[in-house]
Amino acid sequence: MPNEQLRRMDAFTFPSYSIDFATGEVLFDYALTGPAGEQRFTEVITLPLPAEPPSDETVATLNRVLEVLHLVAGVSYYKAAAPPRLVLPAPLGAATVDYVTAVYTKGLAEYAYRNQLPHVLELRPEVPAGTPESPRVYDDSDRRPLSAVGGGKDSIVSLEALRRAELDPVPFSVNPNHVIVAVNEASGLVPLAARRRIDPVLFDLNAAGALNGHIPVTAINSLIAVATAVLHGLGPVVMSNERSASDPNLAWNGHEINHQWSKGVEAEGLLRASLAEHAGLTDPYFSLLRSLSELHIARLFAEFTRYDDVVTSCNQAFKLRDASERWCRDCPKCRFVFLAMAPFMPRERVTHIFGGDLLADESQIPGYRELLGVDGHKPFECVGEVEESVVALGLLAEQDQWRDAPVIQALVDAVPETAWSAVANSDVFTPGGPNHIPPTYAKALSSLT
Ligand SMILES: CC(=O)N[C@H]1[C@@H](OP(=O)(O)OP(=O)(O)OC[C@H]2O[C@@H](n3ccc(=O)[nH]c3=O)[C@H](O)[C@@H]2O)O[C@H](CO)[C@@H](O)[C@@H]1O[C@H](C)C(=O)N[C@@H](C)C(=O)N[C@@H](CCC(=O)O)C(=O)O
Ligand SMILES: Nc1ncnc2c1ncn2[C@@H]1O[C@H](COP(=O)(O)OP(=O)(O)OP(=O)(O)O)[C@@H](O)[C@H]1O
Repeated sequence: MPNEQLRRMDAFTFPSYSIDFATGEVLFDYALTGPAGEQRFTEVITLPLPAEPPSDETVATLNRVLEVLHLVAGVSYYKAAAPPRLVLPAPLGAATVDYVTAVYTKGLAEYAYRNQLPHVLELRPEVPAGTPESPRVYDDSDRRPLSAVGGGKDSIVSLEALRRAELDPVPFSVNPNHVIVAVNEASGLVPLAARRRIDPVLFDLNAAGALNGHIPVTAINSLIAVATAVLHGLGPVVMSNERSASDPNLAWNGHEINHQWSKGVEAEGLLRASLAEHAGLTDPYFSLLRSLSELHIARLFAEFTRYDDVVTSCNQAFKLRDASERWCRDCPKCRFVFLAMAPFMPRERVTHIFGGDLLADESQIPGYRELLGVDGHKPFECVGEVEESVVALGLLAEQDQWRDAPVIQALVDAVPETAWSAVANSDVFTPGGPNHIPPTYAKALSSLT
């Protein structure tokens, strides 16, 4: 479909969804509609099947979770045209309307900012009148947790905290790539995996110049994880989203723009409320690391050496096409994670993990200046706060192994006096901020910290 036609679409709709319990395949249908015609999409999500067929109650709860997932996974296709109308297929409760609204506005905020589409930030879904039937209440809080694994340091810390607390976690990933497979192997735990296939038509439209940009992928992965936990009779989904994920990158037109919005505590609270309201789930989802800074998590990660050959936090390794093997060593995330891990391990160890020494490479200096708040705004990536970077730099400048590294020397000179005094009493190693961690799990975390 030519781009001019896409630009004239005036509504995004959700025609149907279905699940096949023989294969675990869930089909989500979407449509962009307008005067010039219709563009349909089908996303396919394949859930891992349990050994025994699910009970009728489980199927009913699962369907409720899939109804929310159907709405949320639509963002990938909505963004190809950003029509003014978002037309939901069935009545919904207030908490679920709030969550869906936030996913399409705050979750797409970076996309709206980069494409200069302010109306996306004001989008309000059209919801058919009526009240959905109340769901059965389903309390799964005492079952084995499903622990989302993304292959990076954060989910490894959670997995190990749960294991030490004898909570017997089941690792879970969507479309595990070779990094995630290797991390799971290193853990020695038996994982579950779901598959997600974006409609290839979207890639054709992207190649032809359709609107494109960042989507709140953690919201989609989270709901696929909750659906898997329900289907397998497992307990809460444990995420590894850190404190700084809630902090915006910048403000635009009176709105906060946060690349990591769906990892933040607001998204977590809205999703929990929606799942309680629409699916009857009690305590189905939380982030174990919510109260910790990235720097604190990096310090905890340093205690575990069994993942050194496999851990990879670089997003380049997770692309659908042309992915890097492991760390690309030339992106904000690689720079930040290197800086965050370096104070807590021997130089040889961090160099081994990354396959190179980023603080010996002067071409990294401009990128580090951004992370330290000397130039530009916080990059649109999963990186910690400026404060965390300055604290890490200060720690490195005091260590014999790093003091003379060319990048450290240049950066210590570049950081203004005001920034050093601002971090003098930093709380980056003091857990804090709002969280939804249930008491049993809070204990698991405090035993680690
Ligand atoms: C790996 C990555 O960072 N991808 C982002 C990148 O996409 P790119 O085109 O370079 O490659 P692909 O990821 O292979 O995607 C190809 C196209 O597919 C579409 N798409 C992909 C996934 C999806 O769920 N829906 C989609 O529509 C999209 O059109 C792609 O062009 O740039 C894109 C545009 O800025 C980003 O949207 C891609 O981000 C992925 C969705 C992704 O998985 N990113 C995570 C690594 C990520 O950024 N995580 C954030 C958390 C953000 C959150 O709120 O969840 C983080 O770690 O901070
Ligand atoms: N493919 C995936 N399947 C399931 N969960 C995922 C996947 N990728 C990331 N996640 C989860 O989403 C959350 C955010 O991902 P993120 O990439 O920030 O974490 P990470 O990989 O554990 O650590 P790091 O920040 O070091 O990359 C984490 O809880 C992570 O476990």
